[in-house]
Amino acid sequence: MGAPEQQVQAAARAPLVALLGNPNCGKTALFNRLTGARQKVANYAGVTIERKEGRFVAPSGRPIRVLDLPGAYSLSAHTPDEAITRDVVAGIRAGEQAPDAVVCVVNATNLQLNLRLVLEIKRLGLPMVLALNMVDVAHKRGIVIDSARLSEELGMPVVETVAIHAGGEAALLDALDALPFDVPVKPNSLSAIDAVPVEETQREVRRILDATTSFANDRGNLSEQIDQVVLHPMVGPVILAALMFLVFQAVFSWAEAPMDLIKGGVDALGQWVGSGLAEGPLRSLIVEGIFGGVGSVLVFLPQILILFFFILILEDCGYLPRAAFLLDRLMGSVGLSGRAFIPLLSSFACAIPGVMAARTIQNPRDRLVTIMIAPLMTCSARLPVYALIIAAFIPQRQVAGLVNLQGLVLFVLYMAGIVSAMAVAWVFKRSWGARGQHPLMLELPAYHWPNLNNLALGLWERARIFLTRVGTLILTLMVLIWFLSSFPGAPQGATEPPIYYSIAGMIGRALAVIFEPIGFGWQICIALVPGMAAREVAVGALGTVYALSGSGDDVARSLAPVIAHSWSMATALSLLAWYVFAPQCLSTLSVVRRETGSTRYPLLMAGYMFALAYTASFITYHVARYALG
Ligand SMILES: Nc1nc2c(ncn2[C@@H]2O[C@H](COP(=O)(O)OP(=O)(O)OP(=O)(O)O)[C@@H](O)[C@H]2O)c(=O)[nH]1
Ligand SMILES: [Mg+2]
Repeated sequence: MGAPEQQVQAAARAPLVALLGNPNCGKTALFNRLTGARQKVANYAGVTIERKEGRFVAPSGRPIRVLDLPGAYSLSAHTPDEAITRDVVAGIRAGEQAPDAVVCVVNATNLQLNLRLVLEIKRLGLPMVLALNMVDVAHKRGIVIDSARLSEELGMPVVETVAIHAGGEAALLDALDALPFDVPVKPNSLSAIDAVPVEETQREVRRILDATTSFANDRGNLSEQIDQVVLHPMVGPVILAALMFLVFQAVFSWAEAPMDLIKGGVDALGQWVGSGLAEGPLRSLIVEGIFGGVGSVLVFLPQILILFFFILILEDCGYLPRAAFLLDRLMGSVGLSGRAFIPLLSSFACAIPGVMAARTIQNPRDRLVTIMIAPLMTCSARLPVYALIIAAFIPQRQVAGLVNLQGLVLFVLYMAGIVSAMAVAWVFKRSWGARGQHPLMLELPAYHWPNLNNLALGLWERARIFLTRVGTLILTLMVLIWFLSSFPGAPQGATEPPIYYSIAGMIGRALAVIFEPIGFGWQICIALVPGMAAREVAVGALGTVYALSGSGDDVARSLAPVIAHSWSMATALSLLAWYVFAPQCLSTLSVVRRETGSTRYPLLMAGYMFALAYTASFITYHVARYALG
């Protein structure tokens, strides 16, 4: 047998260990530490919503497979993500073997809440290890846990871990090595868990706590003191609004220098490559198609990273659930639960993780409404489109001495998405039959300083996603667009630029019949079609279209002045309105189909969003024309 085959066989035999615990206790941080993976870690409940498998080699040399699972408060699964966890541990998920052992991860500063799940899982009868995670925080707060006694009480090994420090998993590795994996065990059925009444479990938790933990010097909880201000009914919302506002200001004010740098680099490279090529189709493909198109998307990297810099910090320090708490009443007024906040916030990155994060919502109807409005949140693919039009039409100046006007317009666009999402939620709730409000049950994690490593990894991850998209999907589409825009060439005696007679030109002119009433000429229509595959492509497509429409090389350099020159303000505003609402993203629709298990909802979504987009653009265009003369 060859070595690789041996490895495959050994891997198949490797025991499977599941990481289980309450939300936000550090399971994923521990998983990353054990396996070297880079799964998302953040300071709020419900970050992990799918099972993830990894592997590592224990100190004894034995390979072990490990599963990271969504957090759960109890195995009686109230939400779709908790159900995944329950089914995986009980071995009843299709195509999945039951784990050979369980590592119960608990937050050492909150055993009172965490131990209930530990006692429940114990009834499954699987070999277990308890990982007392976050002991660093517990020590700081003066919480003393007698782990030997705890181990005795629970009847399982107890180890201390600090998942965010290198080496913080050492004790767990040793404990896993000592587990008797050779003895096969069959887990008890889930009914074993419900055999004991909840009250009895709670009493047992109390008893164990009294016997094992004490507070040496409780210095008062700093998080609670911060919350007195942050969650204050008057001050809280002001802080939230100020934070959001700051973010959009920064997106424009900080990005200028790095954007100029990238733009300069792309231009110089394009010129250098172009000067080495003879005039002809190849040169046109490279200069207009690739540098003009892909380059115009690439310059938005700094703005995307600045936006994520803030989102990642807010996620990691523990502010997000507070914002959900502050907005619960507002969201309740349109029939959404505060739980919808985090899925909706995730949609600012991309609607797809947002739609998936709706799994953490218990009520099926609330979950569906949240999914339906998630694509109205401004995803990062819209940012280049917004930024391009804003840069072209909105002057770069200060309002009232300190507010950047371009940042202000961007803020308004984001708000337009949010406000209309709330309105749509209200309509859906009404028409699907409004039900009583569910109280918001949300754990407020302790604040901590954002972890710089996490932040750097998160930013790198975002940059990687963006660059991969630019290098693959967007590049391919740009080449395709260039091709469709260049052939067939102009006929004899043509009066328009050649692109007008090309295949793309014909498609654009046909579509213009529909879009003329909202102010879009054929050039914009050409850009809308590939924009369905990836919104940012619209920017690149405009780059190519105008580069090919122009007479000289100068247009390929900079898109913003060209559109500022060719479009009216009314057209620009109308296109912005279109991008706030239009369902310009096929992958979102397909994920909605998967998550709802029905084609009805993606169709409904596409339908209502198109209708909204057309109406909004129509009104914007005509009002702007009237108002601006
Ligand atoms: N101080 C400290 N922080 C930790 C430790 N382990 C995790 N954290 C932090 O706790 C937060 C939650 O960590 P995650 O790994 O995302 O928690 P999780 O259990 O996977 O959460 P869900 O996926 O939402 O169930 C993050 O902000 C981590 O940086 C630890 O041992 N000490
Ligand atoms: Mg997790």
